[in-house]
Amino acid sequence: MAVTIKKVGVIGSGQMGNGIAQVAALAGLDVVLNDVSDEHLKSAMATINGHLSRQVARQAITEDARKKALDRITSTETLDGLSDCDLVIETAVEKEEVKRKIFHELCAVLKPEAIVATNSSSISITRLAASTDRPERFIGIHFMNPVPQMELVELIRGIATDDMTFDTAKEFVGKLGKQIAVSEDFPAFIVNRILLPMINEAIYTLYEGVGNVEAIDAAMKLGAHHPMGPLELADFIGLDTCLSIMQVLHEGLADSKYRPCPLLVKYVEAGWLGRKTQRGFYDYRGDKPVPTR
Ligand SMILES: CC(=O)CC(=O)SCCNC(=O)CCNC(=O)[C@H](O)C(C)(C)COP(=O)(O)OP(=O)(O)OC[C@H]1O[C@@H](n2cnc3c(N)ncnc32)[C@H](O)[C@@H]1OP(=O)(O)O
Ligand SMILES: NC(=O)C1=CN([C@@H]2O[C@H](COP(=O)(O)OP(=O)(O)OC[C@H]3O[C@@H](n4cnc5c(N)ncnc54)[C@H](OP(=O)(O)O)[C@@H]3O)[C@@H](O)[C@H]2O)C=CC1
Repeated sequence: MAVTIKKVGVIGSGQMGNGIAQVAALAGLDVVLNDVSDEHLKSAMATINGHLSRQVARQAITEDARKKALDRITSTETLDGLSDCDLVIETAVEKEEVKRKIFHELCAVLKPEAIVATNSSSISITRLAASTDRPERFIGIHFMNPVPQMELVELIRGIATDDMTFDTAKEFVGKLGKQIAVSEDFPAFIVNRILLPMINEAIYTLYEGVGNVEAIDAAMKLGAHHPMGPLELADFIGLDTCLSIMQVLHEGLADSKYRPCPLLVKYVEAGWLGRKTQRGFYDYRGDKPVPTR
């Protein structure tokens, strides 16, 4: 039987964390947002306010709803601040060791009946659950980017996840107005198992000189009706996240078809991570994006 979630903790206030905080607060839940620095938290609150204000401007929500949603979000730099949450969703970087450390520290302070979830794009839910004190109350709740716009959330059970946790997560996602797709716990789940090899192939297409950035993106936007070209989408997701997902697929499925493109590795090594660092397959520092190849 599902338990009703009233207070949600979100760890990591980057593009996914701030989006999840926004939709949860708009749905009437109390939200505690955590990150490693006050600067990150202030920036996340400004982003959320910006998105909510746009929604007010186009009359999707009222000014009162914007204010109430913002009032429902508090922020904290320590995991202690999440101790009384009913559900905590981890949305920090896509690095297993970072996530494991967070879960270890979180579980020491979190009330025992609380559910712990990860927004991981690719990492084994069963393995992450094993780093907690509550594998039966652990689940993958995988939102899509940009969270406020995308209808889908993948739900992934680990081997030990119990029915109460699954039902609670399903009810929570429904309350946010989103649809679920249930995925088995295999590397990168459903969406990224299909999407990321396509993006990686687009980067190989660039690497091998089949087309330049503009041609590849135009080809897929105009020729396959994708809303964004694959390289534009890679920049949007974050090239560090794309690389981490490909590494999980490559290692987890032991198939050379998932080998991350060396050009993707090079961009990440340069610190050109896409929109979040202002440079990736496009340079975003000017008035409009300029291809970097
Ligand atoms: C990596 C993973 O683990 C899984 C993933 O998420 S994979 C990525 C999945 N996402 C996609 O494939 C996204 C593909 N792109 C799209 O669907 C569209 O380009 C888009 C929805 C992002 C933008 O649509 P658009 O019509 O071109 O842009 P635009 O009209 O400017 O924006 C539409 C809405 O999206 C919002 N939006 C755009 N970018 C946003 C962002 N980064 N964050 C939040 N909201 C955003 C805008 O605010 C706007 O909302 P309002 O109508 O409320 O003002
Ligand atoms: N980007 C996407 O399209 C999607 C991403 N995801 C997944 O969501 C997660 C987050 O991705 P995304 O939001 O794009 O990443 P971002 O890099 O935008 O945000 C991650 C945030 O977490 C912070 N952080 C790092 N370590 C910690 C920690 N120990 N405690 C608290 N906060 C921490 C980061 O700070 P700092 O920058 O200082 O490291 C940053 O503010 C990843 O697991 C990713 O795979 C899921 C769906 C889609």
